[in-house]
This record gives sequence, structure tokens and C-alpha cells, in this order.
Amino acid sequence: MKSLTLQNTSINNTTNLQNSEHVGISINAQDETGLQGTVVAAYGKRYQVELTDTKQRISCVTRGKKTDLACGDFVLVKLTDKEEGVVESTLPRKTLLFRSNAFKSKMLAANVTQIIIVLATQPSFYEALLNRCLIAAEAAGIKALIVLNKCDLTDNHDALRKLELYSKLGYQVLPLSAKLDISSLRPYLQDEVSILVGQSGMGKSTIINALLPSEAVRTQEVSHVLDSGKHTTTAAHLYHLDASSQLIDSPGLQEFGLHHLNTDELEHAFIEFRPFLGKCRFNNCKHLQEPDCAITEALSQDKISAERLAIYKMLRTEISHQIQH
Ligand SMILES: Nc1nc2c(ncn2[C@@H]2O[C@H](COP(=O)(O)OP(=O)(O)OP(=O)(O)O)[C@@H](O)[C@H]2O)c(=O)[nH]1
Ligand SMILES: [Zn+2]
Repeated sequence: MKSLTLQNTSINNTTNLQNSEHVGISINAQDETGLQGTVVAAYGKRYQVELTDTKQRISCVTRGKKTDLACGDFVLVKLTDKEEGVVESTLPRKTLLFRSNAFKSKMLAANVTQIIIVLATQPSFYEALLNRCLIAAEAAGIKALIVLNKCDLTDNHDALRKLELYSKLGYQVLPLSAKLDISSLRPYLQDEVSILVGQSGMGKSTIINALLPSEAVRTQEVSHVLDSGKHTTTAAHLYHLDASSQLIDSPGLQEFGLHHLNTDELEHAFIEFRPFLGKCRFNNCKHLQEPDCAITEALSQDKISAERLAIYKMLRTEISHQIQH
């Protein structure tokens, strides 16, 4: 787990967390620890929290200036009104997905088990963005599924060929058409907390609508609860597919910075590098142009692709322009 936030919580292990639904905290029985809930939407400094026991959705703020909550976070809240509350603490996170530029990092979602990267046959997708998403997922210990949407369009050979590299690496690639039939995606969502990420226009909304035809209703519920007529940017939004499967929607991505990773995390996030790491002549080999580099050697034996090594070098240079942590 990459990062963990634990503030004043009396529940300090995830087993308790998973069993929390059976604890049976009722809305009238708010005690010192507060009510348990899940952050289902993040709107700047306001959060929509679904209470575990009653499933009621309330609008919450955090204490002071703290705004380090992400969609999917398990929290303890104190009610301040019938539909409003204050988040008192965040329970330990199993995973935390970040993206970041040189100046700040942004939490995309907490406690997700799977990242679904949505690509399309048209318009063409940015392969660098795909790689950044895969690297962020590996670094956060989250499995990745690559969806190639719009396969009903005839010209999809280029896209499928590009993705062969990733299926060879071991990533699942699922070609589908959200417009025609979403059913092939459903088994992958079962018992997972999945986040959908992708560039604008790849079909994320179409996928959500196909999976959750009542989404429009939910959107209205959100603005009612937040009592806001304005269009605020949602960082992410969590939907229940069934009792054990959740889906988090995130806004279209144009960039996916990885400045929160250190160089060690970066090289380990390239899954095909792992067998070779620690086998270079120099302990601190950067795998750029050092002699007797196991990664360069693996490239010459076709065990690592030139494309992925080029992406590694680009990212390595990008994240090295900062103080290592
Ligand atoms: N042919 C075809 N078109 C699709 C499919 N899925 C989505 N589209 C179209 O692609 C366009 C973009 O789809 P959206 O679902 O709005 O894409 P998005 O990823 O949510 O984009 P943003 O809202 O900008 O983030 C729309 O015109 C859709 O009708 C598909 O499976 N086949
Ligand atoms: Zn090396």
C-alpha cells in the first residue's frame, strides 16, 4: 500500500472495516466514534458520504482545512444536521490511486481493487497515457484491465495490434462495444471496486450508462443532497453495481503525472523489468546507458520491448527533476 491515512480512529484494521456492515450502528446511536460511511463523491471540499448502516447519503465537510479524502474512502462522520455531517476520521486504506504533477498530487480513488483503462478504436488513444495508468496501478498495487471500446467500428486493426504488447506483458485486454453490448465486461466487475479511467471521448459515460441505466436519477440525487444548483467538478463518483461490486467513474484524463513515484517504485512498476532488477553491474544503475545493465541486456534479448524501455526512460527523466522521497 502506497499511502495510509489514519487519524484518531479506533478501528485500526481492515478486517473490522469489512465486517462493519454487521456492527449495526444506527443513525440514532451515534456515539463517540461517529457513524461509518463511504465517500461516494468528492466535490472540491465537499464530500458525499453514504452511511453504511442506513445507505442514506449525506453531504459532509472535513474538519479544518483538511481535504485529503478520496472517493472510496471509509470514514467516520458526525451528523451536524439531518443530511449533513463532518468527517472525523478516515479508516486505513487498502489502496490509494494517485496522479500528480511536479507541484501537487491528486488522489483519484481509495480502496479500489481494479483500474479499468478505457481506450477506443477511434479517436486514437495515447499509448503514453495507457502506460502511465498501468504504472500508477502497479505502483499502488491495483490490478489493471484494458478495455478497447468501439469495436463495432470496422477499422480496429491498428488499435488491436498496438495492444498486443500489453497482453504479452500479462495485462487483460477486453475488446467490446459499449454501444452494442456491455455484457462481456460484467464478469470482470464482479466483487471488485473498479475505477474507470480514460481520455475524453473513449466512451466512459457510455459504459456507465450501459451498466447503470438509472445513472441520471443518481446524478439528480447528488445535486439534491449537495443542495447546489451549480455544476461543480466531480473528482470521482462511486456507484453500486450490486452488493459486492462497485464502480467509480472519474473525469476524462488528458494527462497522468507520476511525480509521486520515486525511481525505485517506477522501475518496479514495469512488470517485465522485475526479473532483471538488482542484476545490473552497478547497484544504483538507472538503466539509461550504464555498462552491464541487465535491463539493456534484456532488451537485446527481446525480453523487454523498446517501446516500454523508451517510456521508462522518459518517465525516469520526468520524475528525476524533483527531490526524491
Ligand atoms: N460506435 C461506437 N461509438 C461509441 C461507443 N461508445 C461510445 N461511443 C461514442 O463515442 C462518443 C464519446 O462517448 P462518451 O461515452 O461520451 O465518452 P467519454 O469517455 O465519457 O467522454 P467524456 O465525457 O468526454 O469523458 C459518443 O459519441 C458515443 O456515442 C461504441 O461502443 N461504439
Ligand atoms: Zn541497469
